[in-house]
Amino acid sequence: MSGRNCKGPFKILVLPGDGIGPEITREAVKVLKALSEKSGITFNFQHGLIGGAAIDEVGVPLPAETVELGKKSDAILLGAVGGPKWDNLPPEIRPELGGLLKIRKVFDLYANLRPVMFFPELKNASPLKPDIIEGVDILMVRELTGGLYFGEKKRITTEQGEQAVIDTLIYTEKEVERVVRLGFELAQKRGGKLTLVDKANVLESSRFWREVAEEVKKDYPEVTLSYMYVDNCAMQLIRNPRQFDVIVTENMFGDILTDEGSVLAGSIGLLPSASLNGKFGLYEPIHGSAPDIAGQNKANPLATILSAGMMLRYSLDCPEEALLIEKAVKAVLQKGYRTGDILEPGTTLVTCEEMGDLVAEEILGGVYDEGLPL
Ligand SMILES: NC(=O)C1=CN([C@@H]2O[C@H](COP(=O)(O)OP(=O)(O)OC[C@H]3O[C@@H](n4cnc5c(N)ncnc54)[C@H](O)[C@@H]3O)[C@@H](O)[C@H]2O)C=CC1
Ligand SMILES: CC(C)CC(=O)C(=O)O
Ligand SMILES: [Mg+2]
Repeated sequence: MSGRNCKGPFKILVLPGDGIGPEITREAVKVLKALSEKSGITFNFQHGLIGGAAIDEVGVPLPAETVELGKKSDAILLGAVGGPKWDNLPPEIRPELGGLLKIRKVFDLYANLRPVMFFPELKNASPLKPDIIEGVDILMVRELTGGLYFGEKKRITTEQGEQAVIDTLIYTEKEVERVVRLGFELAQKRGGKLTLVDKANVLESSRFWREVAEEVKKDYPEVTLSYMYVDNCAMQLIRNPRQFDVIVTENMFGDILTDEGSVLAGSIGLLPSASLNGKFGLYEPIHGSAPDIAGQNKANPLATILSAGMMLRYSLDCPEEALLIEKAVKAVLQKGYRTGDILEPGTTLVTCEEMGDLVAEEILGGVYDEGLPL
């Protein structure tokens, strides 16, 4: 059943983090264990600390030990970080900046792939009309280690004695080139359309992205490159999303547009991501730690389970096993099981844990053996 290199043992570093993080990563690990039982791939899971959980345990949001474990791993699976408990700490030692952004920087995970897909089983779960979301298949490529989130931040006093703040948006040519090139590579393998989303009517950084894109484009004559301002894109995404194939954009725009994109799928609890530097990757749902539902066993674990699928595809050379996870998720949805965020009349409410059990059972049950190219 396995691909050529897909045997293992694969070393997976699991970083549950905060809020719903431990609940959703538990279910993704459960699904990977079922896959191991089914297919014979072996995983060696190690757990590490990040975010508020790391602050509470050892005083820092990204312990050196976590980084060392990551360096010895084939891939990292992460839940989410942050929460009100840590919001008043100085920014650099908060879970988000000192934990999540730091691990992205340490491993130079510059390309964040966020697929935004239509789930036919959930076509009525989205507040958008089915005829708008049907067939949506967008790959958002978000630059992940530059831009506003990483530039210098400071507070100053103006000459008039007024308090002022500075966040710096800086991108080097290399940072732009590598992620734009990946956007072209992916567009070439998909529908051949790349949209660079920016704010080039006002931002110098966006004008620079366009200059770089025009150069890279010369290597991909078969890809159609177009440009769109981010404000228009935010509108087009929910008005006419099928026009998009691959979108490449800078860090903050990609962060915001992908949360919006989750409405096309039906819930933010559904969208996975891969943060890549070559083959090495960190895999996490696009959502946060959802403190409002943490500890209640009601989070949707499917985004994290599908992130484990992306890990199989992008870091572990196991595309068929990735497909098996995706088919199992689809089967569970077809049978009408739903967590609260995607519940509709006539469907069955399940807990986070039950959703993980159902996907694992589906994999073990082998219902999809015939339909899969295994
Ligand atoms: N990658 C990460 O670790 C991220 C961390 N954060 C952090 O998470 C904390 C909460 O941030 P919010 O802005 O509230 O964003 P959030 O994504 O955690 O939650 C937004 C809304 O979506 C719901 N939601 C999120 N994931 C869900 C799931 N799997 N199933 C069902 N419902 C789900 C939440 O209940 C909430 O109503 C903050 O501390 C923030 O900084 C936010 C985004 C990403
Ligand atoms: C800490 C934030 C930048 C995380 C986030 O919102 C994201 O990566 O989607
Ligand atoms: Mg976000």
